[in-house]
Amino acid sequence: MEGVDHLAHERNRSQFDVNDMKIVWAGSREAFEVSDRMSRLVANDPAFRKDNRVHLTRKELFKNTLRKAAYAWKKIIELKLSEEEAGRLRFFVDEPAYTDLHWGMFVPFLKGQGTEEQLQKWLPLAYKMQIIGCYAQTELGHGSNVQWLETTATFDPKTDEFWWPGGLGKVSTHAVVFARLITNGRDYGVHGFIVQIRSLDDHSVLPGITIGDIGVKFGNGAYNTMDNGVMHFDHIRIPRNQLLMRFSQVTREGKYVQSDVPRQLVYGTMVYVRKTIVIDASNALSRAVCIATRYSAVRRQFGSQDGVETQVINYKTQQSRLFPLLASAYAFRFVGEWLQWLYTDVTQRLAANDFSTLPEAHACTAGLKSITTAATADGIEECRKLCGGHGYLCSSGLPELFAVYVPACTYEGDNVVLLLQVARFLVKTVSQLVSGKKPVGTTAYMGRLQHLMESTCKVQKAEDWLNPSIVLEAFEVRSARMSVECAKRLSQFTNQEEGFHELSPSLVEAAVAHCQLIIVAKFIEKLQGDIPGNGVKDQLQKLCSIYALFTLHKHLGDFLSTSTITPKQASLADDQLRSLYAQVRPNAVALVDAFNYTDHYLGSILGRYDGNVYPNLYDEAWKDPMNDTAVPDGYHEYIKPLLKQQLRNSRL
Ligand SMILES: CCCCCCCCCC/C=C\CCCCCC(=O)SCCNC(=O)CCNC(=O)[C@H](O)C(C)(C)COP(=O)(O)OP(=O)(O)OC[C@H]1O[C@@H](n2cnc3c(N)ncnc32)[C@H](O)[C@@H]1OP(=O)(O)O
Ligand SMILES: Cc1cc2nc3c(=O)[nH]c(=O)nc-3n(C[C@H](O)[C@H](O)[C@H](O)COP(=O)(O)OP(=O)(O)OC[C@H]3O[C@@H](n4cnc5c(N)ncnc54)[C@H](O)[C@@H]3O)c2cc1C
Repeated sequence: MEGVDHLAHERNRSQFDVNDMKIVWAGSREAFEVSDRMSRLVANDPAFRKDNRVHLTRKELFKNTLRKAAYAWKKIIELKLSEEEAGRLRFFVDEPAYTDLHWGMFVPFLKGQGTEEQLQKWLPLAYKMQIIGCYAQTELGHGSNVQWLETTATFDPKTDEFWWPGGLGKVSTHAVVFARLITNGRDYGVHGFIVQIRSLDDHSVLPGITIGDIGVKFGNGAYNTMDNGVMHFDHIRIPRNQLLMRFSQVTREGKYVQSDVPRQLVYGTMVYVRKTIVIDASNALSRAVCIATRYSAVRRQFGSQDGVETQVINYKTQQSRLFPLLASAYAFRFVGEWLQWLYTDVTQRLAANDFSTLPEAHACTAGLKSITTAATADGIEECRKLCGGHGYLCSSGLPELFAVYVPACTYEGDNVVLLLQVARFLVKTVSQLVSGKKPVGTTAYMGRLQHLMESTCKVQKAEDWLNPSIVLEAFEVRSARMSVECAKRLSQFTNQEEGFHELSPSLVEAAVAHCQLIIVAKFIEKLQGDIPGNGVKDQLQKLCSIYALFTLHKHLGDFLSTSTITPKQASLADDQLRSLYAQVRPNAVALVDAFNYTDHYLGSILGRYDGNVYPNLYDEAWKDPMNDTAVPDGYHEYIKPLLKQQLRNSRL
């Protein structure tokens, strides 16, 4: 059986060109080629082996990560890889490491906040990894509330503790440290500073600084490859020019000079990383869905006809749990692509002193980070359940994926805290309508408020739910009505902050509705463009409808309570959804093949490309150190006496 493609039949029955879909998924032919090359490079190099991770102790695990990161860097230099190729190589190594923070936050922070002079000094060092940086913002007592950070940077500093920064615990030589800047007795709020924390000669921690790892985190292996750290400063002195001074400066005399830019630009790295996290959500979800889909096509239970049991993927309940996740993976991919565009656009505008789209960029990155990570974390867990008992084995790849992924709901901004930011943005948009301010970008639909408040859904038969403009309008109506309702209720409070606090659960729901509208709108927009490839667009249209109608089904309470649709129309949406699941069924395996994941990256016996699950599960079990001996260590101390005692008792 070894080597047989158990999924060949599934692949033969698909109705589209999987190679063309691979290009759409990757974003372009060039992006596909880079990804494909890097994933194979990693998969074929035994130095990047990862199937032994679960058996390592924390210290072995961490050292192994250091080895891989150093080896990856050697490869990057030897092969003269471009920045894009290096990023993809690190991605496929698939092991959280200090390099994520160095390249993902420290370098972007320098680029975003440094003056020309500071860039010339620090960037070459960081690019050559002659210094290793982390991002130290969260304190023991404050994470979400950045404004209230207690660390101060003054001529007379006091002591403080950081908590969580990745790469800090054992590796980084430098940190971007966030502290409230105090000069001439005045507090100018939070700013970013570069602080050297370890010696570049022997890696010892510099005087006045105490650093350690914060301890074991959730899950076996998983994010424990990362040295999240605690750091304590005691009267540390740094040169004045290590305040990143692109947007505000402190002169030699201690005078604070603020450029004519919004102070929120100091939060720019968070916007950048949140955007990246949205794209990463589609990676993590697609990976789980790939495993669950292939395994669901291999696994058979009940319903024996001609002596062959039914593939579990043919059960309607399995489809109704799995296919919305498949559709969500594609939806998050495309909204991530759009967010990348939005981010590039806002960056270009900022360079030209146009700050008008900054609130929109903040709201979109915060909101989409929040709902895509929440759905992905839940989705990975659902995929584990979809794989039955075998899904609970580490060799399924799913427990580790869940444990690595789930902190995405917390890091880079707790999801609820971020949704409240979106809610503030929405309430502000609604209140500005009264003064005639025209909403733009993702809130442009609010400009048609009167129509949205009065319109009725046109659906009369199930197929009407395939009409993109009907679907889009339903999402707009639901979102607009929820925001307006919140704004109305808020206006009844004399104290707005108190009202916001009281109504925050409803405000979060309104924010979710707005973000789901963005995802649906961007999927529809993507399909309006040119999508080459035999049958590719047709499949994507089905997935788009599944994403929208499943979301409608899941949040039916919103759609009914806002009178956006009637119960009859809800039932027609369910009919349409069932029909779409049946249409996607023959294409399911090919749709996950389009992610182009190697078996190495998937790290799952259940998700193997060839579907040859059982012999490999069986072989894997025997590799476990527990099976080194038939009689376990501990038998003589703990089992034998017990058995002997029971024997004695039974003779009495
Ligand atoms: C690093 C990896 C990269 C690769 C990622 C992809 C791979 C995935 C694997 C990742 C692996 C590891 C990643 C782990 C990294 C984790 C790192 C961290 O977690 S770093 C710490 C991050 N911390 C946070 O995110 C803190 C969350 N809190 C905040 O962001 C803010 O404080 C807040 C948004 C909650 C603001 O609170 P508030 O006090 O209400 O706001 P302010 O008064 O400060 O501001 C009000 C005003 O400003 C606007 N605003 C707020 N934030 C922004 C912003 N970022 N940009 C623009 N504008 C902003 C806000 O809307 C208000 O506007 P008004 O007009 O005044 O209403
Ligand atoms: C794996 C991991 C890696 C990390 N890496 C880094 C790093 O490299 N650098 C760094 O600086 N930080 C890092 N962090 C810290 C992370 O950014 C913070 O944990 C995160 O911003 C949440 O802040 P908090 O822990 O203070 O949560 P809290 O704010 O204490 O949240 C606790 C609860 O309170 C709720 N809550 C808080 N405020 C409000 C509010 N206003 N309204 C309603 N509910 C509220 C939240 O929803 C949540 O349920 C990391 C965290 C993790 C888990």
